[in-house]
Amino acid sequence: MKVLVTDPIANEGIEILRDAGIEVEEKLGLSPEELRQAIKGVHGLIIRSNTKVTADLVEAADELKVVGRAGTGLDNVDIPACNKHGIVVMNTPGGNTNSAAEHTIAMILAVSRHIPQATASMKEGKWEKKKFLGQEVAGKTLGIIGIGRIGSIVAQLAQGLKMKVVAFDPHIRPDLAERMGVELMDLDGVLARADYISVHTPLTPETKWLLNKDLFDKMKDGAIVVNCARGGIINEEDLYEALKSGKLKAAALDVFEKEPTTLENKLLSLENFICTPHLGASTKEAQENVAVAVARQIRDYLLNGEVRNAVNVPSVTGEALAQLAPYIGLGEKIGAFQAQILEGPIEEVEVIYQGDVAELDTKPVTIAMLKELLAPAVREDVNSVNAPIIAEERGIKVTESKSSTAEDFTNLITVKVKGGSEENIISGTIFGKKEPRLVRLNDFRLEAVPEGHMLLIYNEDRPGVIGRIGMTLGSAGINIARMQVGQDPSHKRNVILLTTNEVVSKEVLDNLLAQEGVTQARLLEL
Ligand SMILES: NC(=O)C1=CN([C@@H]2O[C@H](COP(=O)(O)OP(=O)(O)OC[C@H]3O[C@@H](n4cnc5c(N)ncnc54)[C@H](O)[C@@H]3O)[C@@H](O)[C@H]2O)C=CC1
Ligand SMILES: O=C(O)C(=O)COP(=O)(O)O
Repeated sequence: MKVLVTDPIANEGIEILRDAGIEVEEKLGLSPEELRQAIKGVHGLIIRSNTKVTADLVEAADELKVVGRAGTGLDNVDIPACNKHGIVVMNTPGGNTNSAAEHTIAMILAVSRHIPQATASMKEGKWEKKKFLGQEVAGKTLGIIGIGRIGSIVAQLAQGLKMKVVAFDPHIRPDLAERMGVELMDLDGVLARADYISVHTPLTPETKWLLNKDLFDKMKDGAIVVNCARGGIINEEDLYEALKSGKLKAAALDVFEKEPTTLENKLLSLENFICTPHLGASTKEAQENVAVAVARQIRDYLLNGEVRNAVNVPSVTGEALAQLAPYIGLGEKIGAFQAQILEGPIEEVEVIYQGDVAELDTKPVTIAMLKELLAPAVREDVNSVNAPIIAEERGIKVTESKSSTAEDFTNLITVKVKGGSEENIISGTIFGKKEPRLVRLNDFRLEAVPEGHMLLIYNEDRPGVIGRIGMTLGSAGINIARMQVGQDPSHKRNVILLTTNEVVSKEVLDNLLAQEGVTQARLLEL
């Protein structure tokens, strides 16, 4: 396994990967073309905010399984492109929360007391005590937009500074905000009340230029704006005008629409504007946290298939994976079986979990089943990342249901697949700790081991037919390893599920179909 690191991360992370026997290549500051070359043959990519994981880069990656962001924001990663190629995208939420929140408070205080300007003035040999009259934050109102991990720590710290905190976040439960002592209100309410406005949302199509001229106009005269979240949430052109006109007293930015930012950015010419070059997460502690977290996550995914903090697949920890593994295996077998017996396009899939298995988080089982079910029908590689997306794109309705009872079994997984006029129902169970068995195929009750080369035969239920099937296979030199026969007395027919040691050729299959009493024969590979 090989991991490429294209933005600087703490050594502790690199060591974790190397100790696990993973080859690590550190190549910083690559051009897009160099990156396209460097990504070849690489299984994991570790980035921060500088590397852009574009559709073009993903296209060039031939072996890439996982992108790990040593940090939080994933706006520099084309997640739909990763989905399409089955690449898991992970970040390390929480590792830099404190640092980003502390930096925000540092900016609020620095902008209130003109610390950067006063430092610059003293370094020019001046003593401008009168010029740098500041304002206290105590008693002022801080309006937070996006009160998630960072926003809520900022709120706590600000309350420690005796600020009143109000917030706008359409996705947060009001009782959570209330417990933080934060008054949740609509955006206009926050804009009208706040002396300081600090944004802490991710950059998404919804938050792009969220703060623009219209919103600055709604703020109190002399409000102060802070952005330690992401460049692009604030429209910089509009911010420049609002600062220049005096509508806003000041602004402090850690992040910019274009990074690195140069002196071409007009904001840098303003006296009432202070900034840092995207330093929110740049502390020893945060960098160690995120490097260690991303390295462990990538190691555990590449070596054991454990998924943590992924944004495009459900998380499965080592412990859960151990519990789920037999069911994932069974789900895959049922999916593959269904795929091979269904004729026509899949329209609807229903997965029913009963008994013990219903108590687990079964999403990974449904996804594993779906992956095998879709594999023969779609051209592109189907995997756990893109299977649900492909199903959705194709208009396949997938539903899951659970019940605590499981007929005569301790656990039962039933998959119903509808397509055209057909519906097939297959159930399976895990015997003991990990022995998978198929126990139902439509109306037939079986107990079949789902593995290897199999033959599914429907035949008339009368003497001699099974014998002729055995003879046909035997004379072709094919050994029957296992055989299950189910009866359907109302239709006077049997279903036979055979496992053979050798692959059954098309010729032998035609021979079987020519036998008197054999109505259907189909090859299955499980
Ligand atoms: N300057 C720096 O170095 C750092 C910057 N960040 C940035 O901070 C962002 C937030 O990080 P966390 O707090 O960890 O994320 P989080 O996901 O815990 O919180 C984000 C909050 O924003 C809210 N939100 C989303 N859309 C919104 C909208 N349109 N209006 C109002 N609220 C909205 C969400 O409901 C959520 O509560 C990251 O996405 C990243 O871009 C993160 C770490 C360091
Ligand atoms: O974690 C985040 O979202 C950050 O913005 C930190 O960015 P960085 O890793 O310092 O480039």
